[in-house]
Amino acid sequence: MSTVGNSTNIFWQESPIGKTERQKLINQKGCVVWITGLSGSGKSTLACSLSRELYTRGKLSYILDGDNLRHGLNKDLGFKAEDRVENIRRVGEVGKLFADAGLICIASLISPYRKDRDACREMMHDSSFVEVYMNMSLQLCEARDPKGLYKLARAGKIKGFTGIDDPYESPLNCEIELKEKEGECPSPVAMAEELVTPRDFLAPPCSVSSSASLSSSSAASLSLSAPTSASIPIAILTPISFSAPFQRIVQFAPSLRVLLVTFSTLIL
Ligand SMILES: Nc1ncnc2c1ncn2[C@@H]1O[C@H](COP(=O)(O)OS(=O)(=O)O)[C@@H](OP(=O)(O)O)[C@H]1O
Ligand SMILES: Nc1ncnc2c1ncn2[C@@H]1O[C@H](COP(=O)(O)OP(=O)(O)O)[C@@H](O)[C@H]1O
Repeated sequence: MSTVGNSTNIFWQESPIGKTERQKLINQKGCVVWITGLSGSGKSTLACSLSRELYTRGKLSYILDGDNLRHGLNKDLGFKAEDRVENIRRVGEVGKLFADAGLICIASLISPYRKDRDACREMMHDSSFVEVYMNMSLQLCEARDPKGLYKLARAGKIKGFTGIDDPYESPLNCEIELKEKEGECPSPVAMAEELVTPRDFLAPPCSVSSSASLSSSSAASLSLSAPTSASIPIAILTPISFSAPFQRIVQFAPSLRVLLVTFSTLIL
């Protein structure tokens, strides 16, 4: 019997079927892919591309999109700091349940505060948390402004808008960083094309060759780092757990492959 938060006299009910059995049943590993970044940085677009590509490979994923969740589960929350904290906490908990069910849960939220994202990582006891940072400049996001929110924020009609008059704390130790280069990043179509390369995605880690070089021609640059170190370009640092599949994709250079192969190490 225990007390958790405001819940007193509660018990943990064990389930007869565990995560391992569920994963075996659907032939994939449950995990949380957490996409963070400014409004307009491309979080939802990436989440959709990834989900579609996983689907074509018979992998079950589910997107938890910040905007969408605020239509239901989180409709009682606004954008004050404490509401954002609760927003992220709830989505972290839901993501944990999805991952426990064996799904690849793609969470796409601004999630501006580092501490909250780190708390979500902590919730996942088996390290199945992949933080993806959409490192796009405020300039780029503001130029896109697909919902006209930056314009309203600049005009003072929206208060506390992330990046304008509310902070965004970039990750220090994320697994994956997608970065614009000279104001550009790969188009959604290019993203999708990169994601459909079966040899990379399906290659078993053991069959991977070792030579690699990172193309500098790609419009975006991607960094991959171990959670315990600062983000360093992948050509320089290859964490052991990612190294084999990573080296294979780096041969083929375009950056989004790195993203998918990282996921493949988690789910295949
Ligand atoms: N003040 C303020 N700041 C930032 N964003 C705002 C704000 N008000 C409304 N919106 C819209 O809400 C979407 C972000 O919701 P999230 O749940 O992802 O935000 S957070 O993680 O709790 O910060 C965000 O969606 P995206 O553009 O997809 O990021 C906006 O459309
Ligand atoms: N890789 C990309 N290249 C060009 N435009 C993009 C790219 N990713 C997203 N966009 C566009 O930028 C805008 C914001 O993307 P979105 O995915 O909605 O961002 P977020 O979910 O972070 O707010 C949309 O109009 C989308 O079509």
